Amino acid sequence: MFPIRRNRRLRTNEAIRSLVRETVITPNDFLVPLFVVEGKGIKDEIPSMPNYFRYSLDLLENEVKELWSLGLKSVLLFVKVPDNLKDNKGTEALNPNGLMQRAVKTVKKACPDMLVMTDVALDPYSAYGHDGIIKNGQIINDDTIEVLAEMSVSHAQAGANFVAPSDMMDGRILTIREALEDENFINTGIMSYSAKYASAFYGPFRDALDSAPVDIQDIPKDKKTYQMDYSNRFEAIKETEMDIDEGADIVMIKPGISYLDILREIKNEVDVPVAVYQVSGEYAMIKAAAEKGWLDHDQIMLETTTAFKRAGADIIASYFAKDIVKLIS
Ligand SMILES: NCC(=O)CCC(=O)O
Ligand SMILES: [Mg+2]
Repeated sequence: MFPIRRNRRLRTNEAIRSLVRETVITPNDFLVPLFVVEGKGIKDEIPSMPNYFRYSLDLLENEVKELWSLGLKSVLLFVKVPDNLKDNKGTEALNPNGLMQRAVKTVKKACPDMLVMTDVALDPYSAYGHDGIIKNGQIINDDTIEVLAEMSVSHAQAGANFVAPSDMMDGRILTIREALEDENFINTGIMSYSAKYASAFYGPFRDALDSAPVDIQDIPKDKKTYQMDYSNRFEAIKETEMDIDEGADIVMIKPGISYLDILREIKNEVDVPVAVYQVSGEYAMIKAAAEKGWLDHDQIMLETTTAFKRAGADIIASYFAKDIVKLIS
């Protein structure tokens, strides 16, 4: 075929490259994770996540208004729960006036059209830093999902548009869906973390929320009995298909950059939107290398997030969302 077909013709200059570009990221692709704390006037930088902050509710208001003005229309809320409110049953998670419930209302008041998703899992509320109730050193699946269902209803009552169960207990999507239907929250969606791997990339996040598993005898030191083994691929498809059958509206793969194969495979298999989470460790890695001057921060940010979309992500949860949108618009 050469020289009739010279592939480099389509790369000659930026005009032709942009004309034939297959994947373009836009503000519509992003879901912005936000960390919320008690208090007033708090904008607290997370040490292992440079330029990412925990906000008290008063400052959360300004932050979501800014996101909205940048064209970012969806947020995913996480709360840092004071230690004295943590126990083994997620009691505080069900408090109608809890931090999450107030955070949802705060966002909705500041930006009524902002799509609000809430993290549903016990770890921020757990005295042991686990996503489930513990008995005799075991994470008890079926008791845990009952609490997750009540928590989901509580978030829906506060005004959440979507609940996002991130725990990886079996059967929680069906239990949550049924609870929402019973309470007539028929339009409250579920974004399921359907293929969430037991990953070392979550380290900085656990600093942000102080939610790492505690080091106490008889308490599991890691989350490997519920989050997935990173060696597995077929299991991710099984988990995701089951969550869709149970009622998930959106499915999620997590982490992102080390799991692009899983993302593409799931995108090819399923007929619901697929999200990916570029997690805290991915963010921290890029920030650290950029601080040292070893990587170009903005270029890496664009390359990684474009890779997620190219691999099949319809939605990208990323701590870079605001920076990217500023860069591309
Ligand atoms: N449910 C959220 C996480 O487990 C961690 C996210 C992150 O590391 O950014
Ligand atoms: Mg599952």
